[in-house]
Amino acid sequence: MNGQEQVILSVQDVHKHFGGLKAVNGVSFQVQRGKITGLIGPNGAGKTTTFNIISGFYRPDAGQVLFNGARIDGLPPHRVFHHGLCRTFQISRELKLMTVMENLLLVPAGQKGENLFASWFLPGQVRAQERTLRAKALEILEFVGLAHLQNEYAAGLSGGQKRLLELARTMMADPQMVLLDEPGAGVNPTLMRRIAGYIRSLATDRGITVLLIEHDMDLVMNVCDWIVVMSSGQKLAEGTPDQVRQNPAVLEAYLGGQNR
Ligand SMILES: Nc1ncnc2c1ncn2[C@@H]1O[C@H](COP(=O)(O)OP(=O)(O)OP(=O)(O)O)[C@@H](O)[C@H]1O
Repeated sequence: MNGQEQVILSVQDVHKHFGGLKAVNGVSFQVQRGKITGLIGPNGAGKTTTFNIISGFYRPDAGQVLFNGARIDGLPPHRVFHHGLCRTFQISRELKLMTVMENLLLVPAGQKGENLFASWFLPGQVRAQERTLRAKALEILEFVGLAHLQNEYAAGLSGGQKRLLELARTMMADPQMVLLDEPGAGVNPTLMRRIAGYIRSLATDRGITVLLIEHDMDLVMNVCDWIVVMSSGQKLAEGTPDQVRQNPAVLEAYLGGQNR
């Protein structure tokens, strides 16, 4: 592979303003295929806005986003999803009323069971597809350690288990790349270590590229191959965890943010 083939996502001089506020102000970075990249920075740095642009929830005012070399900026979220780029979502009120297994079975689009024609004329095929989906869901639940909770309602899960369910739902879509929004939020230290392991395994065992926003520096420094630091809507620095840790400008941005 040459250098360009290793780049799966390229964010190029992206801008997003809200009124007079430059939330993202000319940000560029690349994500390498199969690697774990962290997007960090103090509160209000523009990380979530950048995620929303990549995943199609916002159209950038200027700049481009390329996924596997194709423009995806301005595409609606479902089109970005079909390119193989998925983001985690908090489990909604409706999904909390369903079991863990049902949460996963809902993910794939266009199931034959939802098609009246197919369920009348091809019932065997529908049942076979359901079996395949259930087997896939169970394999994923085993991967994230939630298989024993498959028949529990999602509402009854702990904060950390909900994070794992969000990850599992994303995996049902067979993504090439996942955007994880604070996978460590509200998670106790033991579960945090497990989540770090799953994220690493996504990349190393399943070849899924990961871009994550995270405030927990231990998690970021432990799992990321590369870190992009944002501050006040701009890219402040990028590098390996060691390079970022030793960068005085990064420390200053965090301390400055705390003093505001
Ligand atoms: N929809 C919006 N309308 C107006 N301002 C917004 C909107 N979304 C974000 N902002 C502002 O843009 C700036 C960047 O916000 P953003 O949520 O992208 O930062 P962040 O780095 O994700 O912060 P945090 O770590 O606190 O989640 C902030 O000043 C925020 O108040």
